[in-house]
Amino acid sequence: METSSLYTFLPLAFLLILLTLKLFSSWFKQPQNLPPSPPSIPILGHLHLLKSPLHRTLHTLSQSYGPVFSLRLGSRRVVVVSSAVVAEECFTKNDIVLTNRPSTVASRHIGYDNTILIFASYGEQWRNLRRVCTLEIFSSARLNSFVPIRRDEIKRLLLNLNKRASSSGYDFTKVELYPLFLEMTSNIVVRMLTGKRYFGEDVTNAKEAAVFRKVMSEIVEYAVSAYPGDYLSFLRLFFRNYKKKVSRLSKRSDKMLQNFIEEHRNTPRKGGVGESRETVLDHLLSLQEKQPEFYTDEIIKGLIMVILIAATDTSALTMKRAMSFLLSHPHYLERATEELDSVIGQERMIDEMDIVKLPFLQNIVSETLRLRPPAPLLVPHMSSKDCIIGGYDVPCQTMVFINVWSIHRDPKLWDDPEDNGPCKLFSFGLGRRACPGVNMAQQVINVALGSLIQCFEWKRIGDEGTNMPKGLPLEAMCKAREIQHKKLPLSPPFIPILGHLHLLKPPLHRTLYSLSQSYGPIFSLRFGSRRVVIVLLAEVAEECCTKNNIVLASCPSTVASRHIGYDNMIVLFAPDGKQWRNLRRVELKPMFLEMTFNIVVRMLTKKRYYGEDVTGAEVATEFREIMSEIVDYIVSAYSGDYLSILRESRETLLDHLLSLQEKQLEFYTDETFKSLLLVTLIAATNTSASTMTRTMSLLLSHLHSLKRVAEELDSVVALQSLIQCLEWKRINEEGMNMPKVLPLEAMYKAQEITARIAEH
Ligand code: HEM
Repeated sequence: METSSLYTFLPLAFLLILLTLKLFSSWFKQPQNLPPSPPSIPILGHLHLLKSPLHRTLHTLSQSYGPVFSLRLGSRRVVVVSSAVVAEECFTKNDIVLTNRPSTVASRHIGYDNTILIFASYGEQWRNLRRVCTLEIFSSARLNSFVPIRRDEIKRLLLNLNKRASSSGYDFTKVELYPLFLEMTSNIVVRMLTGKRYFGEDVTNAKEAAVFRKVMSEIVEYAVSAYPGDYLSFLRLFFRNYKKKVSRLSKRSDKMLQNFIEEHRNTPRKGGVGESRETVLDHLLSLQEKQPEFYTDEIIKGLIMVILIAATDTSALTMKRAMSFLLSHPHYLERATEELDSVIGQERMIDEMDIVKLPFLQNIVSETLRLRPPAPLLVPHMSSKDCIIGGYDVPCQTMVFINVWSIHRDPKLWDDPEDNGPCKLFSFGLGRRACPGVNMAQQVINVALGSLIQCFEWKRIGDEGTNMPKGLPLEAMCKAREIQHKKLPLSPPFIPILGHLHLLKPPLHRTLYSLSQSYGPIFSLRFGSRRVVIVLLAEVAEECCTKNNIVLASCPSTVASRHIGYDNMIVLFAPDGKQWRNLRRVELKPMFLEMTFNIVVRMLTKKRYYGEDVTGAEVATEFREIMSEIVDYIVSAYSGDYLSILRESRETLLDHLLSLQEKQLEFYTDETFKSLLLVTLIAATNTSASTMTRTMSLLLSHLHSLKRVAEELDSVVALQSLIQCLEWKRINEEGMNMPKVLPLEAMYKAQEITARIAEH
């Protein structure tokens, strides 16, 4: 062998030995307990098996290979999880290990080299971004500050639909819904971030808006679509244009985002340095002034970009699918309309605060997110070291797909996987990487969907099959709903603002009785802003306490009830609900039967505060004063409860009520006990005492009845009552009845029987 050929051969032989050793060592290091896998072909692995939609293909494979199986997509190893239990394990035991994201050509170019929240791997950068998102963008205070934007965009959607309906003579009109939904969700997000409207009519700047829309739609497309070069690097040779295109796109989007920053930076601000400003971008720029080393322009652009990518399509798609579901199930649409009509009515629009009171509407949204989640495989996770998933070894750098679509249809979790169920939903992900925009998404979707149902009648185009075809654009027929005028009870003529307040003269029950002579036994009044219905028919009163018992169980809230009644938490004022039912359970029912203040006060406090022999003269006097004032306020109507404009002028009344409340705190420290005591005193003492006064007045005016009661008592019961022990007559003899408002004075003389009481 020549020396020159020896020099060529030796290094090659050495390289060959090294490669063989590396291959062997990696072969020996392969974990033996990998998840099951379908047969693969060289180089491609299982790429040839993947058909669209991917979640369905993976679901079919899970039927043969189990709830945890693995695939090779070119050079990348993937584990697919289709079981709720194993998915939970991923987000609890393995949460940190699986917090990374796989890197792709698109994520590197669009996502500032994977430094933006949605693409960043687990580490300090991601943790800081997540903290900024939670505290500075998605905190309830910040989200609440954007309520007007959400309301305005939903209103614009409704007006847009109404305009279309009006152009066809207010009959059913054909509309394509998804573009309208996307316009609404995109405008909400862009206005919240930058204050601009870029979609639909009335855009901020038509040219700028067109550029923005084009760039954003391309970014979303690149962010969600798969590029073969990410799985087989040699394929990049055949898809060279892809990298160039995505690189140019990233430059355009960076320029656009930088323009936003410059524009906001150069706009004179209302507040001084560091003061809170209106949009998310303004807020981030104010943080930049305080912490320029963290809040760089790149970080700010990345945060804006992430929200633009994550927030718009997901919500619009959910709305489209919810409407498609309702159009295919008209009986659900009917039930949702009934719920909205009964809870909110047609006189005002649904608002975010109403969502909790609309369980059926919420169920429709949950069911849509369950059966058709917008991210059916979540956003791919990636293992940062070797771990165990569902009992199988999963090596470091494995991509993990959670097949939410498959989990949400597991017949072991839902009796009927195509129907409603109470199990946990994975649509927003779980654990550290779960969607931080979940609250905002739920608010927008529920209110927008509720508004569409509240304001329009809907029907599908044609009636083929029970479900709308999945991939086609969602077209529907809609028509503005007519306001159903309710059959209200008759009402006297009223004057603006006051309503019927000017008609009310004391005693109220007599005034109402006189009005009933003209307007019937059920009539309605307006006390300023409040509607009142008056019932004078026994059977209707009974209907109120039986058929309508629950509906009418709440008491109206008044300024006095809120202040004296611990913000309406005491049993007398609490609205029907858990609090009221709990209080009612411990209601001091026997006490209501007692006839005097002393009986009640002694039962509750062991103290006597009325009459002679009081427990402590000074305290007793104070107590009596407080109670009499409180009862006065409770039973007297306060005009501020009916006309809020009058509330200001009664400022001193509120102060006075509050000072009374403070005084009362000296007596009892435990809040619940205080509230129960208060309600007992109010309800038991005055009502009982005034009933007794009225009964005695009646008996004194009808002496024959008094005599009959005395006879009955003598014959039936032991000696305990006023009538049995004393002989009674009225002071004067004019007229049949005692004047109503005078104090009840009477003449009495002890019968001889009094002597026997002493013995008794
Ligand atoms: C129906 C609407 C939505 C759905 C179904 C949804 C779902 C998801 C899912 C599945 C993820 C990935 C979770 C994971 O990796 O395990 C995610 C991430 C994210 N979502 Fe949402 N989302 C919605 C709306 C929103 C909205 C309105 C915003 C913002 C306003 C938002 C912001 C984000 C962000 C920033 C991330 C990335 C979090 C991270 O990687 O750390 N999403 N979302």
